[in-house]
Amino acid sequence: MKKGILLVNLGSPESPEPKDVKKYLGEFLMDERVIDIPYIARAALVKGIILKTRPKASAAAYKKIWWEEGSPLIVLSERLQNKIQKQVEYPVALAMRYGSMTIKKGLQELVDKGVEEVLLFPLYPQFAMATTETITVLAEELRQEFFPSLKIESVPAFYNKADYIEVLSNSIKRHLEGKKYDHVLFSYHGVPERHIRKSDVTQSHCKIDKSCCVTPSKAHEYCYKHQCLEVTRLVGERLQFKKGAFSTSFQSRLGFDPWLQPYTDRTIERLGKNGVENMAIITPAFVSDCLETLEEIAMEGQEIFHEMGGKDFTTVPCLNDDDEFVALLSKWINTWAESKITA
Ligand SMILES: C=CC1=C(C)c2cc3[nH]c(cc4nc(cc5[nH]c(cc1n2)c(C)c5CCC(=O)O)C(CCC(=O)O)=C4C)c(C)c3C=C
Ligand SMILES: [Fe+2]
Ligand SMILES: [Fe+2]
Repeated sequence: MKKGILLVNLGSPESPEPKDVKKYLGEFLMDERVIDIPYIARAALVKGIILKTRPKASAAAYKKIWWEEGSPLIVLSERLQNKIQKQVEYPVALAMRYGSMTIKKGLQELVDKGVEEVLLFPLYPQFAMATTETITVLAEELRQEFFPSLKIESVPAFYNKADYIEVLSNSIKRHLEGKKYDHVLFSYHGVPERHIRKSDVTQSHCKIDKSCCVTPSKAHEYCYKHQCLEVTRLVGERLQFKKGAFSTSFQSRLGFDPWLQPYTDRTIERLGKNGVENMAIITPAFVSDCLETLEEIAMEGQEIFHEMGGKDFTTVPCLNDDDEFVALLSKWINTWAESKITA
């Protein structure tokens, strides 16, 4: 069977203009796995409230980070795809969950090349209902409707794979060399606490308290919070960060429901207030730099830190198209393809 790979990232608006941002946010936030409330309430909230004000503010933020070639998230994902393609003999396509580079087009591109078996690769190290799950569910729906004879297999969350932690740690080490920092903050995209409970396969483990995520459980295969805390722990251990000199926080909350805590903005504020002079920040929930890293962290986060009297604020780039990361993903892809040949 001819094999192919479909890398999938989140997506970005077509341009940083309010009308394109509105279209993108409309599609994104109407996803029932992103804003997980009944359709009528979701439509009232998204179309009646959020889309009336947010597109203008978000467009202004996108304008600050937009590149000549387009959205950083898309450009960086394309660079990753192109580099992987050089190390893999199977066709590697790229799609976005939202926007014009659809998963349907990505699957079609592979099918047009004769592909019969696809490795679906969500570009997220940790599982979340709003990221990995929405991709795999949509891909299966598309397969059933449009590509019934296609075989699709998905790459699960890879947050604790030893070779991923090694590559991530090496990149962090390289970027921190020669930098001043008294504290390293691992900031992950947040999700509403409700999402964690919904993804709990045991229906009883996740209490979003201080202990559940460090108490072994089957639930952790799908617990975003556990998976984020594990990345921090494993990288901290590997880089021998001192206890108390590194921590985890969650960014980008939206709305009034409780999201995973502590919140990144308040953590940066507290670190500054408590006398941390120099800090570094790492964003391991994102494979590619994007609005949330380049604007919310590198610009807004830095401003908060400086307002609190902080000095050096070092942001470590995402893995993007880092050579070791490219080699790692290519190795995983080749291993998958070879296992199919010998199976
Ligand atoms: C209920 C709302 C949201 C959930 C849940 C959510 C989860 C989630 N998102 C990412 C990754 C990214 N999110 C990005 C932007 C973004 N996210 C939300 C809302 C939720 N995300 C909004 C409204 C936006 C748009 C920007 C804004 O208006 O603030 C991006 C950046 C995209 C880009 O074009 O650069 C990424 C990447 C993860 C990993 C995640 C759950 C774990
Ligand atoms: Fe998001
Ligand atoms: Fe947990």
